[in-house]
Amino acid sequence: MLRLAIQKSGRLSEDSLKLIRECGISFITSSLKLKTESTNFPLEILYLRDDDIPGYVADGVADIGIVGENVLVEEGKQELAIEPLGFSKCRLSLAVPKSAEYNSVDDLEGKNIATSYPNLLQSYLDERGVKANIHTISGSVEIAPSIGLADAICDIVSSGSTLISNGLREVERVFKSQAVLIAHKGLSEEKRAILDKLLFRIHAVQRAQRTKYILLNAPNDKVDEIVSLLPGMKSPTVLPLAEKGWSSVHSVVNEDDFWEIIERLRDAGAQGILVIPIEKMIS
Ligand SMILES: Nc1ncnc2c1ncn2[C@@H]1O[C@H](COP(=O)(O)OP(=O)(O)OP(=O)(O)O)[C@@H](O)[C@H]1O
Ligand SMILES: O=P(O)(O)OC[C@H]1O[C@H](OP(=O)(O)OP(=O)(O)O)[C@H](O)[C@@H]1O
Ligand SMILES: [Mg+2]
Repeated sequence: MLRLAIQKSGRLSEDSLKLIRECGISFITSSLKLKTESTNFPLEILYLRDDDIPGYVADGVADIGIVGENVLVEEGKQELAIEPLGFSKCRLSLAVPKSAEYNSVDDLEGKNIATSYPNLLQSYLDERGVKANIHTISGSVEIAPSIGLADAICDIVSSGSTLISNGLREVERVFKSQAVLIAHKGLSEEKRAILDKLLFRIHAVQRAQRTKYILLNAPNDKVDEIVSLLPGMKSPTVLPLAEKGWSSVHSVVNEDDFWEIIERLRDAGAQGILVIPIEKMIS
C-alpha cells in the first residue's frame, strides 16, 4: 500500500482529490476522517496541513505527496519533486502599498518585508544584493503594510485581487509555482511499482487534458488536404458518410494549436466540426 499525503483543506485539496479520482482511484471522503483507503487501488490517503507534507515525505511517514513548489522549495526539499501537476498555478511576489514610490528592488534596502516564505525571499534579495528585514508571519500577510507591520510584503498571487483589495501593487515576481508530486527517496520495490502504476495513469489524464478529439465532415476531394492538417495519434481516421461523396474525419489535436487548426480546417472546406474532451489518453 502506497501512502499519499494531500492538503486537508485549502487551495490544493480539491484538485488533488480530482486528479486521484480521474486516475480511476475510488475512496470515500469525510471531513472528519484524516486517513482513507482506496477501495480499488493500493493507496492510502492522509489529509494534512500543506507545510507538513514535504517533511513527512522526506521522513518516509508518507511515501508520496502533493504540494505547492513554493512550499517545497521554501523548506529546501526540492529534490523530492518528481512531476509537475499543472494545477494551483500561482506566483510568489513582492508588493508595496499602491501609493508607495518604487522603481527597483534596490528601493527595498533597509525596509521591513512581511512574508510566510522567508527563505525564498532571502535568496531572491541575496542574489540582488539587497539587505532588508524579513518578518515571518504565517498568514493574512497582505494586511501587514496597512497595520504598520511592514513596508512591503512577499506573498502568493494568482488573480491579484487580494492585493488590490488591500491597496497593494505587485512589483516583483520572486518565484513561479504549481502543484507537484513528490516522493520519498528510499521507496521499496513494491511501493515503487505502485507509484509507477499511478504515474502511468496520471500521464494518461494529463495528456488527455492537453488534447481534444475532433470530428468533421468534408467532401471527398478535400479529404487529403484536411488530413494533412491533422496530426492524430497515428494518423486521422477517415470514414465514408451515408451521403455519397462525403467523408467523416476523426483526429486528436493539441489544445495549444487548437484554434489555428480549426481556422485552417474551415478554410480547407471542413464542415460540421465537433470538438470533444478526451477523458484518458494512452499512447
Ligand atoms: N490564489 C491561489 N491560486 C492558486 N494557487 C494558490 C493560491 N494560493 C495558494 N496557492 C497554492 O496552494 C498552496 C496551498 O495554499 P493555501 O492557501 O491553501 O495554504 P495554507 O493556508 O498554508 O494551507 P494549510 O492550512 O494546509 O497550511 C500554496 O502553497 C500555493 O502553492
Ligand atoms: O491573487 P489572488 O487570486 O487574490 O490569490 C492570492 C491569495 O490566495 C491565497 O490565500 P487563500 O485565499 O488561499 O487564503 P489563506 O491566506 O487563508 O491561505 C494567498 O495567500 C493570497 O492571499
Ligand atoms: Mg500552510
